[in-house]
Amino acid sequence: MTSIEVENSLERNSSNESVQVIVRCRPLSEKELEAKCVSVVKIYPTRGVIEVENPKARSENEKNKIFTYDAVYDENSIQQNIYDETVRPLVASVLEGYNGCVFAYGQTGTGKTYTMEGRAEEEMGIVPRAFEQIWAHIDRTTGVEFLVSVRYLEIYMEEIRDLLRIKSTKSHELREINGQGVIVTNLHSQTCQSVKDMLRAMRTGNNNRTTGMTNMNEHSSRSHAIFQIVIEMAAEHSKSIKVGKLNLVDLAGSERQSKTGATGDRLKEATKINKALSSLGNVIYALAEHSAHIPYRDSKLTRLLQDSLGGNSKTIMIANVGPANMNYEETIITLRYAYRAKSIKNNPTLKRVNYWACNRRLKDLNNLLWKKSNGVVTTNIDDIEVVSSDSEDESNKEEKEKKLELGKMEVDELAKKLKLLEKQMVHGGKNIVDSVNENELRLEHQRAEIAARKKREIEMQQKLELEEETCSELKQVFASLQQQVDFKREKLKRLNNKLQSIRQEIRDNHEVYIKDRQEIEEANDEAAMHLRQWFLVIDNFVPSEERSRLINLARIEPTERPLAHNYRRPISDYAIQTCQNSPKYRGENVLDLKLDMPLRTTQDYNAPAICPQIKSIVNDVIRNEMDNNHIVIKLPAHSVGRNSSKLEQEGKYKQATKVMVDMHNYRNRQIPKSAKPVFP
Ligand SMILES: Nc1ncnc2c1ncn2[C@@H]1O[C@H](COP(=O)(O)OP(=O)(O)OP(=O)(O)O)[C@@H](O)[C@H]1O
Repeated sequence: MTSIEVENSLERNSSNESVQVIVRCRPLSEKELEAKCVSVVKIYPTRGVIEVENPKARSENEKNKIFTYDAVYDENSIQQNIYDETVRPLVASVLEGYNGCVFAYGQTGTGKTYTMEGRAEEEMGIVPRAFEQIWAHIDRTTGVEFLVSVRYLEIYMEEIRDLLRIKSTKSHELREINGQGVIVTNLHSQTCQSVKDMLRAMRTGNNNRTTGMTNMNEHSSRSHAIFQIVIEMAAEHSKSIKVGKLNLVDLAGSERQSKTGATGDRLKEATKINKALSSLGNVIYALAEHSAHIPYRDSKLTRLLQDSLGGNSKTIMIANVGPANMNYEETIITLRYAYRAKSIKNNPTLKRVNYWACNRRLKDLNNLLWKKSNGVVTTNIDDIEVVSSDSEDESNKEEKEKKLELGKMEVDELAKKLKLLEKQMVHGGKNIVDSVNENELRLEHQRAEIAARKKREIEMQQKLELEEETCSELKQVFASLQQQVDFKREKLKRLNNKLQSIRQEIRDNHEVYIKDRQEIEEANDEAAMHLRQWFLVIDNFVPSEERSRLINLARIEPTERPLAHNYRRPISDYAIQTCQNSPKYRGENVLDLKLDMPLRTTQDYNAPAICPQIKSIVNDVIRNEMDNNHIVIKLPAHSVGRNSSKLEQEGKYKQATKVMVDMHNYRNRQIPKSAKPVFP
């Protein structure tokens, strides 16, 4: 019953589950205390909240950053609580046949190794506690056979090394196998029968793991380490076995060269570590964003964690942070990664394989061997086929004997393996009657209950906070809405008053308008009457050719002239003045209007007649148009001044005027402002 055989036929039972993210903050280190660093991290364990204060904040907005996770642990948290509250349920799932993964992520020196491996007995980390849980479960489970094996590998400088067979020269490649996910070739699998066996394997691996000293950590892990536990469980009366796989991952820490002071090999390691971690970050990002392409193939680390991130595993990410102000940026980066990982959804799968399928192959081979050794004719079973015939020649016989021999060897080997496996298999329920174990079990149950209750409390607290937030948001919205309503009501009132006054104004205006209209109509009627009178006068006294002009010039005199000595007295200024000098107009209201001569006559339009003298002037002007930006207008002796009267006498006044006008326009248009006309 090897794991390869086991995974040949899978029975799946899956559901969607988010990656669980917890944050752990270690205390200020001695070095940090010496450097007078202060803590900028505040942890609220009951709310699952971590608050980080930006030491370089310029505004209130930048000051505090708050993140919420499934659970948070401060510097006083103890290993036991972290394990019981977060990892214990996951290991319990692995013992039911699920895949599980716990990985520690964070800046160098923040306590990843401390969290995973721990220190002394009471400060044991997650890995040894998981061993204890597994074996405690095996010890009290009756009627089930367990086969527990471990593997331990590290990825150092992008190379996979078997930490349980460090001297092995075999190369380790990554291979994706259908139904098994990504596996590492030639990796030693060590079967364990107790906690001690597992601890031994862990210590062997730890001793072989690459560590180094940096400014940030005396024992800095220079590689990513994966401790894998495979538990195969076969119930007595069940025809299938369950397989649970647990990956416990201690990643190397992200680091800045300026802080670690890494040079030479340390620097090369750091470059590879950071590269792999950034690939991990990209995978987390892509999964969180539900990208179509997840870049698992960018590094060996991400390929090995493929099942744990977005795959068929239950996963816990432990983000380790330091509290010091000098590590503020690194802390925020870790928290952001962790926050993103929260939205990754996995599809944990319960694995069952047909138990009898494992043994049947062995039985078949045994049968085959028996039949062959007894010369019984058989048909095709696996790749060994014997056909009994009288005509077979010697060489054929030899070949078949060889095959038979090989088959025998294979069966022997498998039988040996089976015996070994049977030996390595542990029958559960060894210590079930032990009262100490019973107490332990009870204690474990209680711890699990407390952990579950705490988890529920955090969840409820977070829900409550969320609801409170929404409530206060609603309240705020409501308050602002109320304010808006009040404001608008006021505005409406004001507008209503305004509307009333405007309506009143409109009414008033309408009345005024009607009045005005009536007055205008009356005035209009009166004017029309006067006009008719004037038309009567014009028709009777004004010659028809002057009528239109006179009408324009005529002054309407609506008032009746008073009578004096039977004469009408003049009332216009002109008549009054004129009457004083010329008695013949006295009493008459007649205007002495001089006719204005029109500027043009129709003759001008037809053929503008310009007298020859004027023409020559114009020609002169055009000819002497430009002279160094001056227009020189040379007027001949018979210039306009002298000739205009002459032209006038000749009845050419209008033409002369026109020419002068043209010249004037010409000057206005063409001569620059600075230019001066030069007259001879
Ligand atoms: N919660 C804690 N309580 C007390 N000491 C701690 C805690 N976490 C870490 N430490 C101490 O801090 C030091 C660094 O821890 P650790 O080696 O686990 O860091 P790391 O994250 O694994 O570092 P690297 O990535 O460099 O391997 C160790 O001396 C460890 O004992």
